[in-house]
Amino acid sequence: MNDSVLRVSGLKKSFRKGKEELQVLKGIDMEICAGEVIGYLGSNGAGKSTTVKIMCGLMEEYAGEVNVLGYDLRKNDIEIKKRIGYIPENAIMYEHLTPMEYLEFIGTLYGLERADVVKKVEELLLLFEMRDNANERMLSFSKGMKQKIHIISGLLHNPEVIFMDEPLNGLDANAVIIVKEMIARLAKEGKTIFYCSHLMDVVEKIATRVILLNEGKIIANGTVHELMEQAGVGSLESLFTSLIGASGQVVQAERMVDVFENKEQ
Ligand SMILES: Nc1ncnc2c1ncn2[C@@H]1O[C@H](COP(=O)(O)OP(=O)(O)OP(=O)(O)O)[C@@H](O)[C@H]1O
Repeated sequence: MNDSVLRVSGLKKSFRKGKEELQVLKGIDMEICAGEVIGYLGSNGAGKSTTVKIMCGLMEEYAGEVNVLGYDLRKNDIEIKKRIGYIPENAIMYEHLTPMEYLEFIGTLYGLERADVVKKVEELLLLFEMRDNANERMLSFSKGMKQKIHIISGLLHNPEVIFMDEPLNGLDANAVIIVKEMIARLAKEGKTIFYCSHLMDVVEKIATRVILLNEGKIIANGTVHELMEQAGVGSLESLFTSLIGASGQVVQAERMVDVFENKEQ
């Protein structure tokens, strides 16, 4: 077994909702080793992004223990932040800047040499077919163009552990293939990848292990093959719906169309 890179035990998190407490994570335990590509799956609102934000040191109030690269997150978050990368689902970026200005700024935060950053960014933008946009303000960029900048920004400092929250959001078919291949190559190089998504087919292809979260608890943890065999199903999608107890999606979809069309039940 490789070295443990991420260890989470008894992780709990709740948010205040008016007078009530909304308990989002109800005691998460997991251990992840170097070179693993974890597909972290769950329905909308299951708590995936919350887990990742905590592990990246972006949410400070939580119960339980989080250890990243051998460091206790509560005591050494700066050391951890230097060595991890985070590609968020929705992030605010300084859109008045150009990609080059923005990425130079990110590089400076990580203590990288300016000349190295410029060289790296020029090449990465070229590979992402955005060379001509390098010095345009990002205000006018499409969702996919911004996502490409987020991806470069999260990986610029060559992190050892990479957290990705729906990284393919908004990307076109060509960019999706590039990013999926990139993930496979990064894992081969020994990077650890924690990938949150609803897209089962992508997870099925890239993940070495799947962790399924439902209502703040882990309900499955294993390779795609192991989990499908245990549940006696042929796809990750069927596994997901059977484990979270969802069914009748076709009926739901038909009823929704009826409602849009003002048809009575
Ligand atoms: N800052 C916050 N304040 C209050 N509630 C929050 C906050 N962040 C998340 N939540 C709530 O926590 C729950 C889990 O949210 P989270 O974003 O972690 O889910 P998710 O699994 O990533 O969902 P999705 O797949 O839709 O992105 C949701 O009910 C959400 O409304």
